[in-house]
Amino acid sequence: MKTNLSVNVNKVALVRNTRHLGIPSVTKAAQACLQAGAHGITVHPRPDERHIRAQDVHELAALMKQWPGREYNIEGNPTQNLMEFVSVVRPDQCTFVPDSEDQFTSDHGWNLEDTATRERLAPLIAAAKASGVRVSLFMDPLPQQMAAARALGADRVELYTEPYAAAWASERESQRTEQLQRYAAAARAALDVGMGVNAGHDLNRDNLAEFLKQVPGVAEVSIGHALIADALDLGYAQAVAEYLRCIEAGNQVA
Ligand SMILES: CC(=O)[C@@H](O)[C@H](O)COP(=O)(O)O
Ligand SMILES: NCC(=O)COP(=O)(O)O
Repeated sequence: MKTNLSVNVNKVALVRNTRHLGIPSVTKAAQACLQAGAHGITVHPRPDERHIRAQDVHELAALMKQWPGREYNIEGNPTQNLMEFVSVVRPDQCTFVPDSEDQFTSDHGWNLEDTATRERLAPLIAAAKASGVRVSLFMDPLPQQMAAARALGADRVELYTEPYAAAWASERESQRTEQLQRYAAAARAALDVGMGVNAGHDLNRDNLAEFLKQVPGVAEVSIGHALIADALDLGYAQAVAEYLRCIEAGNQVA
């Protein structure tokens, strides 16, 4: 499986919003990443517009039209502001994330064991798919919940990878191995019921290749915070090239 890189440009918008000068430009950042070979762009327009604003979402939609074959992924909570963007913009993919409006960052996936959650998500997934938009559910690595995600109509799951990233950073081999086994089991469970597998949150140049070596069938990684931080040092083109090299290393079949 070849893994695609979707660059999340939230943090470019975060810096831009600290002055009324319009720089750094979110669309220029996305253009540079696409020119460097990124397969897609991801945004998470949170309701408080702390970083990505509605205007960014539409300007990036116009940019993506100039890049046929590259994908636009919009993340958010479908019970908040996401569905308006899905129906108007019709991105290639939307990723449903169970964040509250004031949440510091995304830190958990959906709990599909909860009946009310399933009942709330089912029509929203159907509505997005009726608009021709692929639906990915942001999930913890829980193999036992993958069948429920598929039954709701999800096309993919995005595995929330912060626990893996934290284990990697601990440099404790046992923790790294334990987490990788969790994610591999969850990915296999998703693949077994016919869903695609995405992954994201706190992935970086250090932890990415091993994740892709150990976790089967990852179709897309969406990476923002660490890649944009690296781009401050390296520039967008070299940062994207570095992450593409990590993906290539991870996709090597042993
Ligand atoms: C869903 C997820 O893990 C990230 O895509 C999210 O967009 C991060 O949000 P912040 O950039 O606001 O931390
Ligand atoms: N879905 C994950 C994403 O888009 C970016 O997460 P991060 O790399 O900013 O942690």
